Amino acid sequence: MSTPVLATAAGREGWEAIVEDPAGAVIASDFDGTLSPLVEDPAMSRAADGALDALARLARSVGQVAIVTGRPALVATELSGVSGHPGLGRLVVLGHYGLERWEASTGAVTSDPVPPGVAVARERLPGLLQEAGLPDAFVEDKGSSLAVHTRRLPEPLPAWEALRAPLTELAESTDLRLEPGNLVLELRPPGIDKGVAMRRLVESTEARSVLYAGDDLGDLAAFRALDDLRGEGLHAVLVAARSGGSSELADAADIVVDDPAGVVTVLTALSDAIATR
Ligand SMILES: O=P(O)(O)OC[C@H]1O[C@H](O[C@H]2O[C@H](CO)[C@@H](O)[C@H](O)[C@H]2O)[C@H](O)[C@@H](O)[C@@H]1O
Repeated sequence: MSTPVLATAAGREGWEAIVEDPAGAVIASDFDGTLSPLVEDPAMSRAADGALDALARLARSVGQVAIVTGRPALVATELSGVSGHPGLGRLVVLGHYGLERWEASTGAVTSDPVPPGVAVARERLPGLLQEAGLPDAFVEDKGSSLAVHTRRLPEPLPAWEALRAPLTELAESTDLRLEPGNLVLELRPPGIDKGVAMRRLVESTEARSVLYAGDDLGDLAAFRALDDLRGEGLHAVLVAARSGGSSELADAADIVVDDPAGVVTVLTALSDAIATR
């Protein structure tokens, strides 16, 4: 498989660094919209065809493979099917934007503490949705965070826009953070995001290079952190899937693909390049 189009010199250097020194590389990907096609019901998300095999093939030679997601770690593990997948015995899943960590090698999850504001927000949310005239917005209660989805409402984008201000106020009054995403608004613990999660992962693995793939606003923090780390000598390749709808993410990427199938193509091309170096 041929090398994908790398739009930037930094991205080309990052790709070469991973190919030349795979043991020093971390390969990390978001789940929804990046490894799995977006669907109406969050419970129906599944890994795209070939995604797990592509990760498993990379896992044979790189230092670390990781999924970094807004989902609870165990939910992402279950929906993606990674647990027990051949070749993914050293995978880590960083859930809740890095609050949680699941290790395939042990099956154990560790988590930072969940702030009390989540329980307060949970109580106030139904009244807020009622007042906003959107009682049918779907609330995905993730335990450590709450995601309000508008995808299945009759007018998803206007509903998302109408809920943004009141949910921002709710987040502020409960000491939570509002995380806007693709037709979803999440109330989640502060102090952690995918940028912090990636910095921790780079430090703990002593990575010399990283490929990170994402599709949505929540992935911008990871892109920014990795771009900053380039200034400290890290090599990085930033991949954006356009189907997630974030033009900001695509503008910041070294490689832009259409959808999760395109991400699989990039991961496969990288393992081909490593195998033939
Ligand atoms: O960090 P991610 O792995 O991308 O997770 C972010 C949120 O993704 C999920 O919502 C998105 O995917 C759904 C299923 O395809 C879709 O219905 C929804 O509109 C998208 O926003 C998930 O439900 C959230 O909990 C995640 O935080």
